[in-house]
Amino acid sequence: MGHRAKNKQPAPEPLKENASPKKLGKRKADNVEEKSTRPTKKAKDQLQKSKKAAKPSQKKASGADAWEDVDDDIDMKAQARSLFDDSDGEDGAFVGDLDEFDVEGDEPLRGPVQTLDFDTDEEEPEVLGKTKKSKQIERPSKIIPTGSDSDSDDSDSDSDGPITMANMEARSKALDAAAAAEAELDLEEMQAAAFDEDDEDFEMDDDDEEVEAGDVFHLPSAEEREEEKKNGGPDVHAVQRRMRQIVRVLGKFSKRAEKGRSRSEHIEQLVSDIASYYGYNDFLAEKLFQLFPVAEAIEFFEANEVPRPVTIRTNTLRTRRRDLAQALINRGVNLEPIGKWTNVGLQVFESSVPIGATPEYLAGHYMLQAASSFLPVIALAPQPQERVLDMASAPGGKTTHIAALLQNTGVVFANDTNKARTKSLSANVHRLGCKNVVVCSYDGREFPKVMGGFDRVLLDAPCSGTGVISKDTSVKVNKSERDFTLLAHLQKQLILCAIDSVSPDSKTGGYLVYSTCSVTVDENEAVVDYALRKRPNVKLVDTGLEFGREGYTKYRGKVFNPSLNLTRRFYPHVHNMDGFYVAKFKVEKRGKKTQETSTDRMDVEMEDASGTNADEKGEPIAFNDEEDKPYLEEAARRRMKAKGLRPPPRTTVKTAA
Ligand SMILES: C[S@@+](CC[C@H](N)C(=O)[O-])C[C@H]1O[C@@H](n2cnc3c(N)ncnc32)[C@H](O)[C@@H]1O
Repeated sequence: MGHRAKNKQPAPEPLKENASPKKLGKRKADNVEEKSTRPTKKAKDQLQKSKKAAKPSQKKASGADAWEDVDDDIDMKAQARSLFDDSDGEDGAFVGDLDEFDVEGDEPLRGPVQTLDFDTDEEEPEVLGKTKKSKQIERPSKIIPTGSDSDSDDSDSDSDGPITMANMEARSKALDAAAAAEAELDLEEMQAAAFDEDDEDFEMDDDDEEVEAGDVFHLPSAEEREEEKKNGGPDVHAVQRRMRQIVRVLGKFSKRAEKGRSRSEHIEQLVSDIASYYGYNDFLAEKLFQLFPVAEAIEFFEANEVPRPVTIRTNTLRTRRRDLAQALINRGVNLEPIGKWTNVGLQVFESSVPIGATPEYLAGHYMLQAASSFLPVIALAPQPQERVLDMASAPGGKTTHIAALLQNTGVVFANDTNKARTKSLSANVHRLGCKNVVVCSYDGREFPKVMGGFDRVLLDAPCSGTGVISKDTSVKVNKSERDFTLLAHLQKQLILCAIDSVSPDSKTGGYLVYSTCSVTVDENEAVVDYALRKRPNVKLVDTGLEFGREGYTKYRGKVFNPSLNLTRRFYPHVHNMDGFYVAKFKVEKRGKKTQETSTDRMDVEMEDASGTNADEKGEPIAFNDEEDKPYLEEAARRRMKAKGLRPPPRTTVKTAA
């Protein structure tokens, strides 16, 4: 475990009244004797922006989406019976205005994709080094509470008193202010810790003065690193300092680097320090590091140390958002709408009751669900009366959202290969009152043989979970190159089956949404690009999500279909959401020509779970070109191993995509 990770506090407790979430920066300060210095000027600029960043405490989940799981042992009927005993009763005589919760369309969505709205006024934050962090930095409004309304009357913000509609706004603002102040402190510490010396460092970008010989950062040689290792590795301060110094050197390499040392040597040291500081295995640290410019990579790793906001999705089959908000406020829950981009989401700041066990929760009025999980369903935009397949659906956060958008009409086939997980899926389906859901348990690769002709398909694919590291830190150490290879292979198989399950004749739909809670290119753009190449009858279309970064069209020497820019990436450090990826396809009829083209390439079997061939519409689905060889070989080796045979040595080099 890395230095940074070692200092991490234990899993946050369930939300408690007035429980102020302890900040990582403070943990670091508490645990480590650090020189406290003022942040750099650019860091200060970021502090201004960070006033918008609140970090409510969050119940720790054991897995990427485990917080959507329910306790299967709960006696739902008994719970439901006692449900309204004290909720929504007369004592809920609210004075105040719930208009904020009563956005137009609080009813189940109909019609076209929702229009997303976000703060366009938001300045682009700058990287800690020289250049702008991103051309596409943007945050959905309100997912991060703003401190901008500080002109309000805070007199009602006494956090000891009961929350009423009258004082809710003031208290919410007071909390925002407190959170913003804490976030400011936190960011200050974070910046100070990681980049804690020389305010001038990041101000020197345009300064052409030669660096004094004595100031040149000395990159340890291989021998020195060996020696360092023998002595148990450098301490946390030294690692922090070195990371900061390397980021600075890389910002202006020709001026600042030690003579005779290469850029790649510096990067190698930085990645190694990141791995030890944040507690990643070297392979994953490098893989994630490569996704971003140097300074932004540090922000990504830092964001993974901080829990994301607790958010819930109103179940419009059972209630309206304003009514839910009212009921929860009555119970001492401090919340506000997530933002204009969703009319069903609420962000929970504080609660005097466990948010996963309120009567409203048990009655299915809401789902505890990460904000990022709303996105693929918004992109899918299911329409009433449609037939929808949710190919990998447990524990059902997205299934139940789809069911609600269908207004309990049509049908959702909620499939998951893992039978055990379908228990919590079924429990959620029942709890949320979804009457149009059929739960089934097939390997997704058996579709469309099992059933096809869907108006829309969601493939929320099994993935590495590199977008949800703040929830499941085990990802930091338990993912190897082999895992990524195998996952990408499975995702490629699943996406073709998902495409083939969509009816191109659908009058209202004909869409597939592919999503993952991972940020790696192998699991996202490479899979989507593969699908475009294998299925000439599909094309990418706009997701309808108006925030999120564009997907890569080129990455480390790989060139993808230019339409990959229509796909969307979401990041913890940019959007204060779990890392996520969303792509939307339109499936069209196969022309004679395209049929030939695709069948030409499909003369080899595709394994399904049982090792038999998938054969849809008489066409064998296959992987037979060069890029599939390693996968096929890997699969053959696995089969042999499963039979107790020793596989021959590999003949192909493993690739990650
Ligand atoms: C990211 S989770 C899905 C989360 C779910 N969509 C939700 O919103 O609650 C991926 C799911 O894929 C399932 N899975 C893994 N391999 C599969 C396969 N071959 N076919 C179908 N489902 C699979 C896993 O059991 C897991 O539940």
